[in-house]
Amino acid sequence: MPHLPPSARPVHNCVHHLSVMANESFENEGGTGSRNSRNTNFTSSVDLSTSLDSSVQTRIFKIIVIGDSNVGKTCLTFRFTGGSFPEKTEATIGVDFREKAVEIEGEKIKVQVWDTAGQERFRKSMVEHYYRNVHAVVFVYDVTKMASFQNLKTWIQECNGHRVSPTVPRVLVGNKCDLVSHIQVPSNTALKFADAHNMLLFETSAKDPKESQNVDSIFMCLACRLKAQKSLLYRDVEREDGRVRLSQETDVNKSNCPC
Ligand SMILES: Nc1nc2c(ncn2[C@@H]2O[C@H](COP(=O)(O)OP(=O)(O)OP(=O)(O)O)[C@@H](O)[C@H]2O)c(=O)[nH]1
Ligand SMILES: [Mg+2]
Repeated sequence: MPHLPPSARPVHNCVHHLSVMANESFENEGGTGSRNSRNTNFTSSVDLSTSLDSSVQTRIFKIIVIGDSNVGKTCLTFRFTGGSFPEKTEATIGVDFREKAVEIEGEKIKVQVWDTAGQERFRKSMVEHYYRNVHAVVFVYDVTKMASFQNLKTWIQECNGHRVSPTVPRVLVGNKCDLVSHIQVPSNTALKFADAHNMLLFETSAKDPKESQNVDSIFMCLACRLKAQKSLLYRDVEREDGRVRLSQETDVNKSNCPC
Protein backbone atom coordinates (compact mmCIF):
# COMPACT_ATOMS: atom_id res chain seq x y z
CA MET A 1 0.00 0.00 0.00
CA PRO A 2 1.55 3.33 -0.98
CA HIS A 3 2.14 5.86 1.81
CA LEU A 4 1.88 9.59 1.47
CA PRO A 5 5.03 11.64 1.78
CA PRO A 6 4.95 14.36 4.46
CA SER A 7 4.94 16.96 1.71
CA ALA A 8 1.71 15.60 0.22
CA ARG A 9 -0.66 16.23 3.09
CA PRO A 10 -4.34 17.14 2.92
CA VAL A 11 -5.04 20.58 4.37
CA HIS A 12 -8.69 21.37 3.70
CA ASN A 13 -11.77 20.00 2.04
CA CYS A 14 -15.20 21.05 0.89
CA VAL A 15 -18.08 19.63 -1.11
CA HIS A 16 -20.32 21.10 -3.79
CA HIS A 17 -23.09 19.46 -5.73
CA LEU A 18 -23.37 20.79 -9.26
CA SER A 19 -26.18 20.50 -11.69
CA VAL A 20 -24.14 22.39 -14.28
CA MET A 21 -20.51 22.00 -15.11
CA ALA A 22 -17.47 24.10 -14.42
CA ASN A 23 -14.36 23.17 -16.33
CA GLU A 24 -11.47 25.54 -15.92
CA SER A 25 -8.45 24.94 -13.80
CA PHE A 26 -7.47 27.83 -11.62
CA GLU A 27 -8.65 29.71 -8.59
CA ASN A 28 -7.55 33.04 -7.18
CA GLU A 29 -8.52 35.07 -4.15
CA GLY A 30 -11.65 36.34 -5.89
CA GLY A 31 -13.05 32.82 -6.37
CA THR A 32 -12.95 29.96 -8.79
CA GLY A 33 -12.98 30.79 -12.50
CA SER A 34 -14.61 28.87 -15.26
CA ARG A 35 -15.25 28.93 -18.96
CA ASN A 36 -18.52 27.74 -20.43
CA SER A 37 -20.21 27.68 -17.06
CA ARG A 38 -23.74 28.79 -16.38
CA ASN A 39 -23.16 28.87 -12.62
CA THR A 40 -22.96 32.52 -11.58
CA ASN A 41 -20.41 31.73 -8.87
CA PHE A 42 -17.99 30.83 -11.65
CA THR A 43 -17.63 33.99 -13.66
CA SER A 44 -14.07 34.90 -14.57
CA SER A 45 -12.00 33.40 -17.33
CA VAL A 46 -8.23 33.19 -17.73
CA ASP A 47 -5.82 31.28 -19.90
CA LEU A 48 -2.64 29.56 -18.84
CA SER A 49 -0.42 32.61 -19.24
CA THR A 50 -2.75 34.74 -17.10
CA SER A 51 -2.86 32.10 -14.42
CA LEU A 52 0.90 32.17 -14.20
CA ASP A 53 1.03 35.91 -13.62
CA SER A 54 -0.20 35.88 -10.04
CA SER A 55 1.35 33.96 -7.17
CA VAL A 56 -1.94 33.96 -5.22
CA GLN A 57 -3.73 31.75 -7.73
CA THR A 58 -4.35 28.13 -6.80
CA ARG A 59 -4.19 25.50 -9.48
CA ILE A 60 -7.12 23.12 -9.76
CA PHE A 61 -6.78 19.57 -11.03
CA LYS A 62 -9.96 18.08 -12.42
CA ILE A 63 -10.17 14.34 -11.79
CA ILE A 64 -13.19 12.34 -12.96
CA VAL A 65 -14.28 9.07 -11.37
CA ILE A 66 -16.12 6.67 -13.66
CA GLY A 67 -17.35 3.08 -13.65
CA ASP A 68 -20.51 0.99 -13.30
CA SER A 69 -23.28 2.01 -10.97
CA ASN A 70 -22.94 0.72 -7.39
CA VAL A 71 -19.16 0.10 -7.50
CA GLY A 72 -18.59 2.76 -4.81
CA LYS A 73 -17.52 5.89 -6.72
CA THR A 74 -19.47 8.19 -4.43
CA CYS A 75 -18.14 6.45 -1.31
CA LEU A 76 -14.53 6.66 -2.53
CA THR A 77 -14.77 10.36 -3.35
CA PHE A 78 -16.51 10.99 -0.06
CA ARG A 79 -13.77 9.13 1.81
CA PHE A 80 -11.10 11.23 0.12
CA THR A 81 -12.75 14.63 0.46
CA GLY A 82 -14.72 14.13 3.68
CA GLY A 83 -12.60 11.53 5.47
CA SER A 84 -15.48 9.16 6.20
CA PHE A 85 -17.75 6.51 4.71
CA PRO A 86 -21.27 7.78 4.02
CA GLU A 87 -23.97 5.95 5.99
CA LYS A 88 -26.29 5.92 3.03
CA THR A 89 -25.86 6.76 -0.64
CA GLU A 90 -28.24 7.05 -3.53
CA ALA A 91 -27.45 6.64 -7.19
CA THR A 92 -25.64 9.74 -8.41
CA ILE A 93 -27.59 11.83 -10.88
CA GLY A 94 -25.41 13.68 -13.38
CA VAL A 95 -22.39 14.51 -11.26
CA ASP A 96 -21.49 15.41 -7.70
CA PHE A 97 -18.59 17.74 -7.47
CA ARG A 98 -16.28 17.61 -4.48
CA GLU A 99 -12.94 19.20 -3.85
CA LYS A 100 -10.10 19.08 -1.43
CA ALA A 101 -7.19 21.43 -1.00
CA VAL A 102 -3.86 19.68 -0.60
CA GLU A 103 -0.30 20.83 -0.33
CA ILE A 104 2.35 19.21 -2.48
CA GLU A 105 5.96 20.28 -2.16
CA GLY A 106 4.89 23.64 -0.76
CA GLU A 107 2.25 24.37 -3.39
CA LYS A 108 -1.43 24.51 -2.45
CA ILE A 109 -3.50 22.69 -5.04
CA LYS A 110 -7.22 22.02 -5.30
CA VAL A 111 -8.11 18.50 -6.26
CA GLN A 112 -11.52 18.76 -7.88
CA VAL A 113 -13.19 15.36 -7.96
CA TRP A 114 -16.07 14.75 -10.36
CA ASP A 115 -18.14 11.86 -8.99
CA THR A 116 -20.11 10.76 -12.04
CA ALA A 117 -23.27 8.70 -12.38
CA GLY A 118 -22.83 5.07 -13.38
CA GLN A 119 -26.38 4.63 -14.57
CA GLU A 120 -26.78 5.47 -18.24
CA ARG A 121 -30.08 7.29 -17.76
CA PHE A 122 -28.50 9.63 -15.18
CA ARG A 123 -25.40 10.43 -17.18
CA LYS A 124 -26.10 10.57 -20.90
CA SER A 125 -26.72 14.32 -21.12
CA MET A 126 -23.60 15.09 -19.06
CA VAL A 127 -20.94 12.93 -20.65
CA GLU A 128 -19.41 15.67 -22.77
CA HIS A 129 -18.93 17.78 -19.64
CA TYR A 130 -17.21 15.01 -17.73
CA TYR A 131 -14.40 14.70 -20.21
CA ARG A 132 -13.91 18.33 -21.15
CA ASN A 133 -10.55 19.62 -19.89
CA VAL A 134 -10.10 16.59 -17.65
CA HIS A 135 -6.67 16.25 -16.05
CA ALA A 136 -6.89 12.64 -14.80
CA VAL A 137 -9.29 9.70 -14.84
CA VAL A 138 -10.07 7.13 -12.11
CA PHE A 139 -11.73 3.92 -13.37
CA VAL A 140 -13.53 2.02 -10.59
CA TYR A 141 -14.78 -1.56 -10.45
CA ASP A 142 -16.20 -3.65 -7.63
CA VAL A 143 -13.91 -6.56 -6.70
CA THR A 144 -16.99 -8.59 -5.73
CA LYS A 145 -18.67 -8.11 -9.11
CA MET A 146 -16.94 -9.51 -12.17
CA ALA A 147 -19.34 -7.73 -14.53
CA SER A 148 -18.13 -4.34 -13.27
CA PHE A 149 -14.56 -5.37 -14.11
CA GLN A 150 -15.53 -6.67 -17.56
CA ASN A 151 -17.36 -3.43 -18.29
CA LEU A 152 -14.16 -1.43 -17.81
CA LYS A 153 -13.44 -1.92 -21.50
CA THR A 154 -16.59 0.04 -22.31
CA TRP A 155 -15.64 2.82 -19.92
CA ILE A 156 -12.18 3.06 -21.44
CA GLN A 157 -13.70 3.17 -24.93
CA GLU A 158 -15.99 5.97 -23.89
CA CYS A 159 -13.07 7.90 -22.42
CA ASN A 160 -10.97 7.42 -25.56
CA GLY A 161 -13.96 8.35 -27.69
CA HIS A 162 -14.01 11.76 -26.06
CA ARG A 163 -10.49 12.56 -27.22
CA VAL A 164 -8.92 12.33 -23.77
CA SER A 165 -5.21 12.59 -24.47
CA PRO A 166 -3.05 9.51 -23.79
CA THR A 167 -0.91 11.80 -21.60
CA VAL A 168 -3.83 12.23 -19.18
CA PRO A 169 -2.96 9.92 -16.24
CA ARG A 170 -5.38 7.09 -15.51
CA VAL A 171 -5.62 4.74 -12.56
CA LEU A 172 -7.65 1.63 -11.92
CA VAL A 173 -9.37 1.11 -8.56
CA GLY A 174 -10.82 -2.17 -7.31
CA ASN A 175 -13.18 -1.22 -4.48
CA LYS A 176 -14.94 -3.20 -1.69
CA CYS A 177 -11.88 -5.25 -0.72
CA ASP A 178 -13.34 -5.48 2.80
CA LEU A 179 -15.79 -8.09 1.46
CA VAL A 180 -13.00 -10.66 1.46
CA SER A 181 -15.12 -13.79 1.10
CA HIS A 182 -17.01 -12.38 -1.90
CA ILE A 183 -14.09 -11.38 -4.11
CA GLN A 184 -14.60 -12.39 -7.75
CA VAL A 185 -11.84 -10.43 -9.47
CA PRO A 186 -8.39 -11.87 -8.68
CA SER A 187 -5.61 -9.34 -8.12
CA ASN A 188 -3.40 -10.78 -10.84
CA THR A 189 -6.19 -10.51 -13.41
CA ALA A 190 -6.73 -6.87 -12.47
CA LEU A 191 -3.00 -6.22 -12.53
CA LYS A 192 -2.64 -7.63 -16.05
CA PHE A 193 -5.50 -5.45 -17.23
CA ALA A 194 -3.99 -2.38 -15.57
CA ASP A 195 -0.58 -3.07 -17.11
CA ALA A 196 -2.12 -3.56 -20.55
CA HIS A 197 -3.76 -0.15 -20.29
CA ASN A 198 -0.80 1.62 -18.74
CA MET A 199 -2.56 2.24 -15.45
CA LEU A 200 -1.62 1.83 -11.82
CA LEU A 201 -3.88 -0.51 -9.85
CA PHE A 202 -5.21 0.28 -6.37
CA GLU A 203 -7.23 -2.36 -4.53
CA THR A 204 -8.96 -0.78 -1.59
CA SER A 205 -12.13 -0.23 0.39
CA ALA A 206 -14.00 3.01 0.83
CA LYS A 207 -15.70 1.42 3.82
CA ASP A 208 -12.78 0.11 5.85
CA PRO A 209 -11.26 2.99 7.87
CA LYS A 210 -7.88 1.23 7.82
CA GLU A 211 -7.84 1.73 4.05
CA SER A 212 -8.43 5.47 4.18
CA GLN A 213 -4.78 6.30 3.56
CA ASN A 214 -4.83 4.03 0.54
CA VAL A 215 -7.89 5.86 -0.81
CA ASP A 216 -6.09 9.18 -0.28
CA SER A 217 -3.12 7.79 -2.18
CA ILE A 218 -5.22 7.27 -5.30
CA PHE A 219 -5.90 10.97 -5.63
CA MET A 220 -2.62 12.21 -4.19
CA CYS A 221 -0.71 10.04 -6.60
CA LEU A 222 -2.55 11.64 -9.50
CA ALA A 223 -2.15 15.13 -8.05
CA CYS A 224 1.60 14.61 -7.67
CA ARG A 225 1.89 13.38 -11.24
CA LEU A 226 -0.12 16.31 -12.52
CA LYS A 227 1.94 18.75 -10.55
CA ALA A 228 5.09 17.30 -12.08
CA GLN A 229 3.57 17.34 -15.58
CA LYS A 230 2.38 20.92 -15.21
CA SER A 231 5.82 22.01 -14.08
CA LEU A 232 7.16 20.67 -17.33
CA LEU A 233 4.44 22.57 -19.15
CA TYR A 234 5.46 25.77 -17.40
CA ARG A 235 9.02 25.29 -18.60
CA ASP A 236 7.72 24.92 -22.15
CA VAL A 237 5.78 28.16 -21.80
CA GLU A 238 8.91 29.86 -20.56
CA ARG A 239 10.78 28.76 -23.64
CA GLU A 240 8.06 29.98 -25.97
CA ASP A 241 7.38 33.49 -24.74
CA GLY A 242 10.11 34.16 -22.19
CA ARG A 243 7.62 35.48 -19.66
CA VAL A 244 7.60 32.74 -17.05
CA ARG A 245 10.59 32.15 -14.85
CA LEU A 246 11.00 29.06 -12.72
CA SER A 247 13.79 28.86 -10.18
CA GLN A 248 14.00 25.08 -10.37
CA GLU A 249 13.03 22.33 -12.76
CA THR A 250 10.68 19.58 -11.69
CA ASP A 251 9.99 16.36 -13.50
CA VAL A 252 8.15 13.16 -12.71
CA ASN A 253 11.29 11.37 -11.58
CA LYS A 254 12.32 14.11 -9.19
CA SER A 255 8.91 14.51 -7.52
CA ASN A 256 8.02 12.64 -4.35
CA CYS A 257 4.84 11.13 -5.76
CA PRO A 258 3.42 8.51 -3.34
CA CYS A 259 3.13 5.93 -6.12
N1 LIG B 1 -18.71 -3.27 1.69
C1 LIG B 1 -18.50 -2.15 0.98
N2 LIG B 1 -19.55 -1.48 0.47
C2 LIG B 1 -19.29 -0.36 -0.23
C3 LIG B 1 -17.98 0.15 -0.42
N3 LIG B 1 -18.06 1.27 -1.16
C4 LIG B 1 -19.36 1.46 -1.41
N4 LIG B 1 -20.11 0.49 -0.86
C5 LIG B 1 -21.55 0.35 -0.94
O1 LIG B 1 -21.91 0.17 -2.30
C6 LIG B 1 -23.13 0.82 -2.60
C7 LIG B 1 -22.96 1.77 -3.77
O2 LIG B 1 -22.03 2.79 -3.41
P1 LIG B 1 -21.98 4.18 -4.21
O3 LIG B 1 -20.77 4.88 -3.76
O4 LIG B 1 -23.26 4.91 -4.07
O5 LIG B 1 -21.86 3.65 -5.71
P2 LIG B 1 -21.66 4.52 -7.05
O6 LIG B 1 -20.58 3.86 -7.84
O7 LIG B 1 -21.47 5.94 -6.70
O8 LIG B 1 -23.05 4.33 -7.80
P3 LIG B 1 -23.75 5.35 -8.89
O9 LIG B 1 -23.84 6.68 -8.26
O10 LIG B 1 -25.09 4.75 -9.16
O11 LIG B 1 -22.90 5.32 -10.12
C8 LIG B 1 -23.59 1.51 -1.30
O12 LIG B 1 -24.52 0.68 -0.66
C9 LIG B 1 -22.30 1.60 -0.48
O13 LIG B 1 -22.56 1.58 0.91
C10 LIG B 1 -16.90 -0.58 0.16
O14 LIG B 1 -15.71 -0.24 0.05
N5 LIG B 1 -17.22 -1.71 0.84
MG1 LIG C 1 -22.58 7.65 -7.01
